[in-house]
Amino acid sequence: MAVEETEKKKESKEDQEEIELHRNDLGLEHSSSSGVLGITVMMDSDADNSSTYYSTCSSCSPDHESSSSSSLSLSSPFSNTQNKNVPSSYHQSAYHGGLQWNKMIESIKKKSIRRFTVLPLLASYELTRKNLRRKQPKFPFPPSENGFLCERYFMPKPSWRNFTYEELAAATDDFNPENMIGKGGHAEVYKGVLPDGETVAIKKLMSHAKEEEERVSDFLSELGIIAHVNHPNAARLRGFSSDRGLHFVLEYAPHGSLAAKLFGSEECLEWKIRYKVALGIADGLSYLHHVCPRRIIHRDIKASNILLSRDYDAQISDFGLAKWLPENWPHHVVFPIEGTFGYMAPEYFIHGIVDEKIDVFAFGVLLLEIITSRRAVDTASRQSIVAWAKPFLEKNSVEDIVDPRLGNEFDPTEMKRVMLTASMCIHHIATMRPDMNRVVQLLRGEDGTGEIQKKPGQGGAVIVNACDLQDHTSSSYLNELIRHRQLLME
Ligand SMILES: Nc1ncnc2c1ncn2[C@@H]1O[C@H](COP(=O)(O)OP(=O)(O)OP(=O)(O)O)[C@@H](O)[C@H]1O
Repeated sequence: MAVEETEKKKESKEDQEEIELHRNDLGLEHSSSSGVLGITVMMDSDADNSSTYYSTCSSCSPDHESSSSSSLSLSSPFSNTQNKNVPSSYHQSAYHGGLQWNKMIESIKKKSIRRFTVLPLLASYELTRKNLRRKQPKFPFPPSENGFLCERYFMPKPSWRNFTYEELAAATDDFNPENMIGKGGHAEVYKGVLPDGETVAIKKLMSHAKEEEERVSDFLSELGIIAHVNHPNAARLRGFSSDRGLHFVLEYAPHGSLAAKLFGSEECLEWKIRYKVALGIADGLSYLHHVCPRRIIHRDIKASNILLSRDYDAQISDFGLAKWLPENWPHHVVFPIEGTFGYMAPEYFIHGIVDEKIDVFAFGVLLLEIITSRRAVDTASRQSIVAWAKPFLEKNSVEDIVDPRLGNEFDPTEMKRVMLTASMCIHHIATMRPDMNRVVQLLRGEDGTGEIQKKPGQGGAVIVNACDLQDHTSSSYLNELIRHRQLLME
């Protein structure tokens, strides 16, 4: 009996440990500490991660359990002891902020229970603390001052700032409408300049968009994900603020969104840039799917969520719908289905199935937009680009599909690679779509098996080894698409 009780206590201690682990994974600390979720606030000088990327998640940091500054296990930004470096205006607003933060904490606590239904709580041995310890590599070197070696990659210390409302208002001239550079369904985005001269984009979540609790939870969830992402083809976070509203402070993308360049500009985006952007997005997605220790499914890959840096490097942004997927889960089923019509894979909009292949499908749609400068869904005809492009892809008819403004100003080999990759990515059967590693190879022409082959005696026509294009037309996919569109319009 005594043994049984000891065993039970041991089990419940282990369960508790696992719950704690999940809380940590979600960026939650024990509620008895002064802050449930906070971010280690460092001044910019604390870390220089400008030349490093490919960070991985906190769970693979060798010091995961002991070092708060190395990971997302976090202390309260409202704790004075923690943040000696923060400006005085920060402390002035700490009282209000503290109240707000408490509300946020209450909300996230509730949400954390809901979130746990997304992760296989207590069910996944893969995710147990013990197992993680076992999986952690032994490092020959001690962690460096500015970060940690993590498996293959270097993980920089996080360098986000927790901004006060006053700082954001000063940067944006009181959120002057003239500084508004974008508006989505959930947020307004303002251009701002920080006191050190850095230009940033401040994303202000709109209060009317959702119930407060849901907004706060979404904000924390997005923060948790974006904080783990560190790649040249993903938007970079500079900081956040929960003072009088919820804000993300992001690196500014001077060329705006890909959508604006493709659809909103008189100027024709040259092919060289289009191809570079396509490769960049593929690299970024391949990182999210295959390099991050937790697979990240973005769920909202679309032209307006691709930002363009000064050098036209693509940056995947808006992780508002992104989801972690545990290693041993083939997929995850969600409800409600959120995303953007025209980019949603059939298995997602019909069954709510989420895995990497829904991003692959959306990427295929995006490639079609890059080739054609047509929108995923044509507003006038309400026709989907997938349905429109399929016959041309089957005939491999470049001249019918390519943006007429490009004329002959494109590299035909690159164009055919992009067309082939697009046709494979939009396959209606998820398993027939390539994964993002393969997509990268296909786009770069490094993959022999899927390479374009000329049929003898067929001039420019091509056959595709890895994908049966018949499926595109004969499938019920188009019917489903039409049915889905009708449902949306009802
Ligand atoms: N870092 C940035 N630099 C420059 N412009 C940006 C930046 N972030 C966002 N934008 C602009 O603001 C627009 C809206 O941003 P975002 O997509 O993040 O908002 P949202 O409300 O989450 O959108 P959605 O309706 O897709 O949910 C983008 O399409 C882009 O034009």
